[in-house]
Amino acid sequence: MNDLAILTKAMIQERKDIAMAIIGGFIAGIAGVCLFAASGYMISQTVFAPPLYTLIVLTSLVKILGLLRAASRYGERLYSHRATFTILSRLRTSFFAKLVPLTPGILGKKRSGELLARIVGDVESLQHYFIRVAYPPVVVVMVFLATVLFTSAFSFWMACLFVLGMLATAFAVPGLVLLGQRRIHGRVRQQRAVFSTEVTELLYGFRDLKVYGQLKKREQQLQQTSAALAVEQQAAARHLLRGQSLHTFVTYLISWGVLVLGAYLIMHGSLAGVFLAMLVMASLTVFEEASAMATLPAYKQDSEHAARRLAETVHATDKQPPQPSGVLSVEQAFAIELCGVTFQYEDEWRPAVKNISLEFPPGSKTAIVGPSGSGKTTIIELLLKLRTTTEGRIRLNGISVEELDEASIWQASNVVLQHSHFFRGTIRDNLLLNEEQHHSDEVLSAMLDKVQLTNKSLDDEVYEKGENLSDGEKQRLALARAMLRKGRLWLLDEPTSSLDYVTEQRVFRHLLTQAVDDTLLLICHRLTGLEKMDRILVMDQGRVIEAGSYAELMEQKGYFYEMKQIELQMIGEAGSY
Ligand SMILES: Nc1ncnc2c1ncn2[C@@H]1O[C@H](COP(=O)(O)OP(=O)(O)OP(=O)(O)O)[C@@H](O)[C@H]1O
Repeated sequence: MNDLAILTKAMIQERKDIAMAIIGGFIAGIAGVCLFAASGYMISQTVFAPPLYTLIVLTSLVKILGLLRAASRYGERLYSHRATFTILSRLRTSFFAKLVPLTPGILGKKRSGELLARIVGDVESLQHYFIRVAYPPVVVVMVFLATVLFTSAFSFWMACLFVLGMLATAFAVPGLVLLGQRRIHGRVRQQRAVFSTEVTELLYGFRDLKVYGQLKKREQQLQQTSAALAVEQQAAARHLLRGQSLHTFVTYLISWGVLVLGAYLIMHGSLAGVFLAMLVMASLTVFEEASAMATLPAYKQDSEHAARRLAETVHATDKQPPQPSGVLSVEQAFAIELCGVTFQYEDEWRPAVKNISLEFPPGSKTAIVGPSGSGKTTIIELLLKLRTTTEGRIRLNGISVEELDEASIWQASNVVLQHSHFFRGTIRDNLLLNEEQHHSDEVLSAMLDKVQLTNKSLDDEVYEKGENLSDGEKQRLALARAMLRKGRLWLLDEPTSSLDYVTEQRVFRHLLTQAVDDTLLLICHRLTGLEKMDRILVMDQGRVIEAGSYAELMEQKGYFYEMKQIELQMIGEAGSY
């Protein structure tokens, strides 16, 4: 699909404003040419001492044309800018709509700074496409043709010279500028993306860089990138200026040509002398109108480059199948079934999850344990349809996840991921992320009590990314957020790993009471309290190597038993200090 298609579509939707802008631009252009031509004619006429009424008519005409030019230019600007900002807002919405379903995949591949540069910078630079690329040539050509028609009434050769001038200023000069532009070829944009990436990484990693003494080095690197960006920007600006200068030079050359040709035609008696100043003034004005064409190639290429990068970012959406319409009901607890599920991350040499077949009956409580990197989180992501199985099938309540609308799965689940995000605002704002469910302050406060967040009130401030919360507080807030939902599937990825044992047990008591009839999957590293689970799965290197109740696994004396012994030993050692 053409990268600019999305832009063209947005422009078609704004066709009324675009038509008004073109009409406004045309009237302003023509009024400008007539204004200066009339001034030229008036000056020439005064030499012949015309009757007073002729001068009055001409002066009034000049004044009216001046007013008309100003009013229509205002109209043109008004409509063109209105169209531009509406197009821009449509583009943003459409880009975000395409981006959101792809977010898990894109965030894994693109650095967040670069993504930010694309979302902000590239969408922003598309605003130039309409205002500087798409419609000015239409206005310029219309004004030129009208002027050529007008000039042809006085002299055929003069009209030919105007056509030649039009070809030179509207096509030849922009073409030359475009040739040079190709060399610059979006280097500014690329350099800006690098700069944006480095700034984001510096901000995100500020603390670690400081602790590891790398801050200075990173700052120097950032300064170098900034300098490189400035160099590219200067080169682009120089190129643009060269284009404008060349355009102005050609414009004056043509006006001199009009003067010389006019003088020649007057000498041969084929043009009345009184019209010469008028034609020269008309040529100066009409070519000034065409000055927008000088910068057109730069903006055109810039917009195309931005559109290509945006299309590339959301490219996968074109291949995405339509969202299935299957919906999960929250009336009953979920039955989960995994049949020969294998999942391999793109560009990874081995699968994260290998040929897993499991069944989780409705209302069951399952813990998944195992060494780091064994594939536990990947299972949760597959259940949430954040990732698609490479092989095998997952069914929720007997329906394959492929047939389910992913939003319905998310709605029916109470999820706590390893790293929850917190937004700048209050504790209340962060609890009420789900707009569909309303909770009174009493309910919210009671929930804070349940998750043992008694030191926080609903109005307490939360900084960006929850910077002012401890890890344990973040986990409890995330749990409270999940517990306020009405889903029947609980997917909890190490939700209490930063809590002390006593707080953890209290929180779990409330959690298990609330989830008593629901299906629950808990990923954890600590093995204490797992006696309450119906089943424990032990994973290693993407496979389930042991499964059974706590008592069964302890009896088996396998991997889980060994893990438990090590944990007991560590608790014992910690207790003896
Ligand atoms: N986005 C990703 N891209 C590529 N590989 C990934 C990605 N996320 C995880 N992996 C790999 O997949 C494997 C399983 O990861 P997963 O996060 O499921 O493990 P885990 O058992 O949950 O680990 P932990 O207990 O440390 O959270 C690991 O080898 C990991 O390196």
